[in-house]
Order: sequence, then structure tokens, then C-alpha cells
Amino acid sequence: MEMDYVTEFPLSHIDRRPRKRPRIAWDVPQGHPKAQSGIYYEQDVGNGTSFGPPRVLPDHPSLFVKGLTQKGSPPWRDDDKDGHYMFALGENLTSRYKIHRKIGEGTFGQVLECWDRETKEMVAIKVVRSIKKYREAAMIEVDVLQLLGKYDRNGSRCVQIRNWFDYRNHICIVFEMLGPSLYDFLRKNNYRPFPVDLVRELGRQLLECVAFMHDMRLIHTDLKPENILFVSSEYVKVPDYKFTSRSPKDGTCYKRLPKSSAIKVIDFGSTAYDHQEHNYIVSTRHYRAPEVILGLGWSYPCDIWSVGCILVELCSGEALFQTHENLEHLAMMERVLGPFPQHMLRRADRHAEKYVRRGRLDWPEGATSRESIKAVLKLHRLQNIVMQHVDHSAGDLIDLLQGLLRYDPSNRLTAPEALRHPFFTRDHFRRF
Ligand SMILES: Nc1ncnc2c1ncn2[C@@H]1O[C@H](COP(=O)(O)OP(=O)(O)OP(=O)(O)O)[C@@H](O)[C@H]1O
Repeated sequence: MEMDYVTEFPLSHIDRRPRKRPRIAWDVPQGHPKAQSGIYYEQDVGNGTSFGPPRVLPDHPSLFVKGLTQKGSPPWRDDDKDGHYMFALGENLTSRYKIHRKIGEGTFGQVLECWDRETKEMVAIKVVRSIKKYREAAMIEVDVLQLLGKYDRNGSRCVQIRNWFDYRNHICIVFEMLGPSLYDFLRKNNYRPFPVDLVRELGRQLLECVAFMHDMRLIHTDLKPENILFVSSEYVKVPDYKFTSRSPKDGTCYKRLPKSSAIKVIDFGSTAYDHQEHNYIVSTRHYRAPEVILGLGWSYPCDIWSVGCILVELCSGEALFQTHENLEHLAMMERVLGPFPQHMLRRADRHAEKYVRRGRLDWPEGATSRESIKAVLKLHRLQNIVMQHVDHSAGDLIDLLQGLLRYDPSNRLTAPEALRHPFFTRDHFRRF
């Protein structure tokens, strides 16, 4: 989600990107219990339970309502300075959930793996920071998740919300437990690319998710490999003759492949409704569409651009546009995809007009450093990037990517159009 912004370097433009809070010590010595309201609200949303108003339950072991396991509450502790919930492993998060481990941390809060005593399964609980703007945004995420869950008849590829509650001033969102993100998987694999047949399966599911969301008039706005999770953590190790990192035992190279290609999209905290005003900056930098940077207003096509960037990254192993600066980012786009249409540059808003000179991008004249120019020159044309990494289906994939990465959002493929592309429909030999 993108709620906490800092200005990127250089400071000369309006661009802002999410700030990942540095990892903190998340278990602390127990403090003295403080006076507290001790009330939490709980709302089951999974498995067909109603969407009625939240139940109000007392947070005191001796007062737990009948039917709930009588387990103790941890002592009251202050949140950390950023409003994060402080906990110890093995503690309860309400009487229903037992905290096993921390699996993630984002702008919004922490994600904890917990044992659900009621359903007897592991769940992932996002414990949101106790700060008003994050609490409010979390409630929007709950609304979106409930809406997606309500209309998700046959697996929309969006993570399922199971429950939510308000505990000690932290909104807690309970999700089905998923596996590692595409980014985690790439990283553990030393950024070795995924095979093209796997990229096809991942791309298809991602586009199905986007098509479903767009159909519901929702725009995700923060699609990136970190927000796409494999459903299962299982993988196999297979010999990999292309790369040099060798197993110490027998000298063979190995890489991981997921046992199943099934994925789901997470993080609906930045999701926008179509009827909202869309001129603010969205998306994580590398996946941000040109119309967002140029201040031309954005809508559904910004998700499609992100999908294009993600697919290239899955094929090559590294992010396509590795930059933190707007003009450099636009120059990289031109290097990979060719010149911008003049009509888009002419319409750039007052923040972005400094990137344009006499109807063309002010590059390399406007570059901030020689390193910046070098970073742009290092990039190859899209066709070459794909050909370098993909052994078959390259022609179809390049054509699809050119449709997903069209500069003019009104010409970009829609999700249903992309799903009808030969890259997905041609009878390829499939391994996944
Ligand atoms: N259902 C889940 N199953 C397993 N892990 C999860 C699940 N949901 C989230 N995670 C992990 O927690 C991390 C943070 O989750 P999420 O992106 O929803 O939080 P966020 O605060 O909105 O993050 P960001 O700052 O990236 O926007 C994810 O990157 C992922 O590793």
C-alpha cells in the first residue's frame, strides 16, 4: 500500500514513493498494564458468514463470551513510536488467534502468521498501525476485500479475507495463508528468470485478477511482484545449466521451481474506485505508468502497464526500470520502447513539463549525472531483452508486451484483450 510518502531524490520533482519502515525489534519486555477500553470488534466474513455490524466483545479472559476459548490476553503494552503493535511469539491476538511468527511488514503494519483455534488452520493477520490514517485506509481495504469476496464465484485470484476485528486500537485483517511472493521467489533463486511457460501461467492468472477487478470498477494501483503470492510454498530444485552458482556437493547448478503456479494478488490498500478523482501519484516506482508520471490522470490502464513491467521482470529476473527519478524513468522508457507520442508530452502537467523541451523529452540534456545517462544507455530494446532470456514463444511474448506497454493508456490492451492474445491462446506446450 502506498500511504506514507517521502520525496525521492533528487528533490526537484513532486514524485513521492512509499517508505518502507526499517525493521524494528518487535518483541519487547512487558510493560505495566495500562488503563484500556479493552474492547474489540470482530466480523467474520469468510465462508459465507454474514456482513452485518461488528460484534463487540470484551478483551478480558474472565469475561470471554461463551464459545470462545478461554485463553489469556497478553499484558497491555504501548505501541512502538510508529504505532506498530508490540507482541511476543506464542501470545494470543484475541482469544481466537495464537501468534506463531512474523511473516511480513509493510507501510500499513505487520503481517503475522497465527493459528486460528476456531477453524484449526494457519492464517495471515495484517495488524495495522494504530494511526488514524492507516486505520481509515485499512477499513477501505476491508471494504474492497469484502466486495471482491462477495462477487468472487470461482476464484478471482484475489486473496480471501476471512475475518477482521479491531483489537487494542489496531485493525486486524485475517487472510487465508499464502506462500512466498514472486519477488521472494526470484530473490531466493538469485534473481534467475522464470521459464517462459511459468511466466505464461503467472501472467494469465494476474490478468484474470485484473480483469475481475476492473469489471468491478476497481483499480489495484500497486501491482508488483511483492504483492503477488504463490498459494503454496512448495518448490522443487532442478538442475540449471545456464547459471554458475553451484551446489558445493556435486558441482551441479540448481534452481527452484514452484510445485504449483497458482498465485493470488494481495494488498488492496491502495485500490481506487473508478468514480474517484485520479490525479495523485500511484504505484511503486518501477511499475508506475507514464501517464501517472506525466500527470495526465490515470485509470484502469495503469494496472496493465504494471502487469507489462512485471512480466518482463519475471522473464529477465530483474526490474525493468530501475530508477528513482522521473526524467531518468521516462528516458529509460524511450530507450526500451521508443519515443513518446508528442501529444502525451505536450499535455504533461505543470510538475512534469520540466521534463519536456520543444515537444520532446529533455534527455540527455536534462540528466542529473553521467551515471544517470549510463544507466539509461545500459538498457536494451524490449525485443532484445525478451530474446536474451526466452527460448521459445518470444515473438508472441514481445507482441503481448508491446500491447501492455503502449504509452497512450487509451491504446493499451485491456485485461480481457490481453487474455485473448496468442501468447495465452496459442497451443503452447505447457509444463505448469
Ligand atoms: N495472505 C498472506 N499470506 C502470506 N503472507 C502474506 C499474506 N499477506 C501478506 N503477506 C506478507 O506480508 C507482506 C506485507 O503485506 P501487505 O503488502 O499486505 O502489507 P502492506 O503494509 O500493505 O505493504 P506495503 O508497504 O508493501 O504496501 C507481504 O509482502 C507478504 O510477504
